[in-house]
Amino acid sequence: MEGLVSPKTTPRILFPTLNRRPSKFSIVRSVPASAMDAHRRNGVGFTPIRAQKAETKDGSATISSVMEDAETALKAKEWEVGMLINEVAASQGIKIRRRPPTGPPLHYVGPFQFRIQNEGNTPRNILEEIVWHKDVEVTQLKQRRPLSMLKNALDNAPPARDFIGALMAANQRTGLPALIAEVKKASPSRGILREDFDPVEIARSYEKGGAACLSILTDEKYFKGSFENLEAVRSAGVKCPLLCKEFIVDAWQIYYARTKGADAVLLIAAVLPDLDIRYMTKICKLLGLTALVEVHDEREMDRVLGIEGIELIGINNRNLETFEVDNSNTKKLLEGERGEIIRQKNIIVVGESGLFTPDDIAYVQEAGVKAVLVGESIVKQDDPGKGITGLFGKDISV
Ligand SMILES: O=P(O)(O)OC[C@@H](O)[C@@H](O)c1c[nH]c2ccccc12
Repeated sequence: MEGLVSPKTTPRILFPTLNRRPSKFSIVRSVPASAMDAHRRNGVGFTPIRAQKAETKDGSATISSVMEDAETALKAKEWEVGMLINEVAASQGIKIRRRPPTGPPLHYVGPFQFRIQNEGNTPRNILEEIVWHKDVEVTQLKQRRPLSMLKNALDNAPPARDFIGALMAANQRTGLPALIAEVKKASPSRGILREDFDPVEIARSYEKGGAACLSILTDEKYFKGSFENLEAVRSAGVKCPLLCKEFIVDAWQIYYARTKGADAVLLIAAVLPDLDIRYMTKICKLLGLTALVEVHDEREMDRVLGIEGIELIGINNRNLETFEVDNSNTKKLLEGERGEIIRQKNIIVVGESGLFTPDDIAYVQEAGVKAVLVGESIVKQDDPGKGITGLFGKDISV
């Protein structure tokens, strides 16, 4: 299919083993610094390096060298899996590459220090850039707080609340789509939306204005959000269930979100292959979290409808690759057989992004959504809660 398969980018200087499968992958334990310097000086990025066993003078491997071997092997494996993810994703029509195609992120150590920059490692759009950055960020966070260390925090986290239940109750109470109101300071497409940004104050105002649930952006670099914001809103006693709005590329993030008080997380189908969505949805269930699975086009919708156990689907009117917003996207994806399957499966659909007026709300409601996710149009108002009344054309708090 045109444009769907990631192009085979060939690094200018090849490291032959780098593009092979794990069985053929040479594991390198140590390379003398002088050799590395020589490579840099000569401008050589990759060099075929054979596996070396760290040996003492009498020929036996030391314990620490064995451990380092294991660690390096693990890194190599992680990297290989990353490469495979790109291939699996492309086969499912996913255009977003999860990792730079010609090599692992810079934080990797060992043989990968020889990786050079080349044009294939330039993200093709903003979503890809965010995801690549997230991959590095999560690897670092995870190193500091491995899953085993999150266990206590998980046990002590406030219990997860019923996100879907809150949406259904609000929809039945008002006869309008339930509102997931987004606590959003900025976005790559719109820049800063609100200068005087107090997440707790905004959350309280949304709750007062009739929001059923809240969405808290936690990405720092691109959306100026944070997990502190999520935690602060949760511990301020806001009753609306909370969606952790994050770019999830690793299951670890789901556990982390739960430790910070999330009741739901976002899974983006444009980024995650089916297997990830299946696996992550199961983890969500295990933790009592709701997964909001976001789609943007027919292909993504069809993939997600083929996955068992999906209860909540978001249709994003904004294309995260181009930032184009088109509300008719919601309608298009709910027409015909797809709409039928969604009704049969009792899936709740959320209309996302670019909703500003009562007409916009009526339009997506007519298309079949039971909930909407709104940020910009309400977060910009002096009183965000009153902004909700403007958005719906009536007070939905009563
Ligand atoms: O501010 P808007 O146009 O009302 O959009 C809110 C929300 O839909 C949007 O922030 C969003 C939808 N999906 C995302 C995924 C990542 C980051 C952000 C988003």
